[in-house]
Amino acid sequence: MTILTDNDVVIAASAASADHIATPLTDARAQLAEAVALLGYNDGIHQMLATPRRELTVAVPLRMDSGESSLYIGYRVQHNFSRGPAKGGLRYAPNVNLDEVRALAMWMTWKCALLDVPYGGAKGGIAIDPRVHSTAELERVTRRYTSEILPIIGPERDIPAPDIGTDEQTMAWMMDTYSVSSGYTVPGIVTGKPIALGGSQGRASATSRGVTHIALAALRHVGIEPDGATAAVQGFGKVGADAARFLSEAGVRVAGVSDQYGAVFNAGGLDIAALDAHVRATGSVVGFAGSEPLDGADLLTLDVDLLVPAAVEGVLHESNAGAVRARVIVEGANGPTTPIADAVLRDRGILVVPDILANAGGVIVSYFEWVQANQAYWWRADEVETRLEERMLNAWQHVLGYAETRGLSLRTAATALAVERVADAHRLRGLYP
Ligand SMILES: NC(=O)C1=CN([C@@H]2O[C@H](COP(=O)(O)OP(=O)(O)OC[C@H]3O[C@@H](n4cnc5c(N)ncnc54)[C@H](OP(=O)(O)O)[C@@H]3O)[C@@H](O)[C@H]2O)C=CC1
Ligand SMILES: O=C(O)CCC(=O)C(=O)O
Repeated sequence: MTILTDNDVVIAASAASADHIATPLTDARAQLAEAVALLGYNDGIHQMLATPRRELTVAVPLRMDSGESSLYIGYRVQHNFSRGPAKGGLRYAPNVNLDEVRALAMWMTWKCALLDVPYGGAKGGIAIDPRVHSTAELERVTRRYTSEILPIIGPERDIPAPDIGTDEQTMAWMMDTYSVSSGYTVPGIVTGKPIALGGSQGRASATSRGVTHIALAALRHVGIEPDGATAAVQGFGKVGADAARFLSEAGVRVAGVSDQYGAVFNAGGLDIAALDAHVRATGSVVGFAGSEPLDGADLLTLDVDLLVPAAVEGVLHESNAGAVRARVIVEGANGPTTPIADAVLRDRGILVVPDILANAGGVIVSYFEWVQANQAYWWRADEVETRLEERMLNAWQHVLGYAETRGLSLRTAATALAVERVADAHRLRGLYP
């Protein structure tokens, strides 16, 4: 394989990318380049792994409640399906763009391979701010987007799930739109849907439970007893809020939490249930009575044992990595740490548990949901949670062992393990010699 000249440039550039031009895609490609070098793969394999198999950009017209119309751009990127159907979330945020979706799709491929769930990776998004639209507008935009990507999704092709700005209601609209076009109900088309429509027990909190299992194991690994340890959590959405809750139930003092509007701090530990009620009432963590205000950026450099970035990409970068004081970082978000920050944190002895391991609880229970929906046979919550914990902790041990034996960071170890599984699948299927 000697074509794809754009990718030659991309591969070369990724190795040398500086943080000031870093994007999620350059970050993802730099991580892949490091794994490929470690595994000794040639350029042909590298190019194949760096390149999405299929990408779709769609224009999504929306009739607003006011009667006016507007147009949004949506994407679905299927990075790889050598191990099974493509799988990954759907994001609604104003800054969604094709390169970001490409990166998120690539990370999904590695995540599914690392956790050995039988999927490839995909991601979708619409460049829209869900906070400024009514429920009716969000329903219309979701249904239209689903119709536009219909030719490339399906329970055996590509299975969406929630991500930033979307939720189980979004998945219910997607499932209905797909089912109407099929002429019968297809619960396996999405995961993260409401339990009443064939969703799984435990999916809504699965990513946060997984993050917590890994965080407790990582703290113990560096010699910190979780009961009484301190933490900061960036993002108080589907992942961050439950992660803060589970950590605090495990005895961790969650001293700081942030969202897009700001951060709150209480050295003795925030009352997460009360904070949750405050957010439901006001829409933000800001102004929570049991706390003092904090600048959102300062949350990342709080003097805590554990930092859980659970919001967006690239928040730990060249300019703030040197100021991070946490001993352990567990990535609830996808891509929160740039490669340069990763190197700085590693040199400073800060343990970073990478996204493709730390936040894999969501896709694990999505897989359980898909299996249950396809069999029309439902598991109890305790069965889901036990199987989730077992998979997360097995993967933690596996990555840790691989990293320690070879003197690698957890990210390089996790990416190499995942990339090897995907490359092996290609090889076995005969896609390259
Ligand atoms: N949902 C899932 O199952 C999974 C999600 N992830 C990843 O986890 C991350 C969060 O996703 P999810 O919780 O689902 O998304 P949500 O939309 O539910 O929540 C996102 C949260 O991040 C906050 N936020 C956004 N930008 C910033 C910022 N710059 N600083 C501080 N907070 C910010 C939002 O604030 P506000 O409330 O003010 O908008 C919100 O609290 C993403 O990276 C996602 O890809 C990974 C695996 C699975
Ligand atoms: O549950 C899923 O299928 C995917 C969740 C997701 O988007 C992610 O893990 O980043």
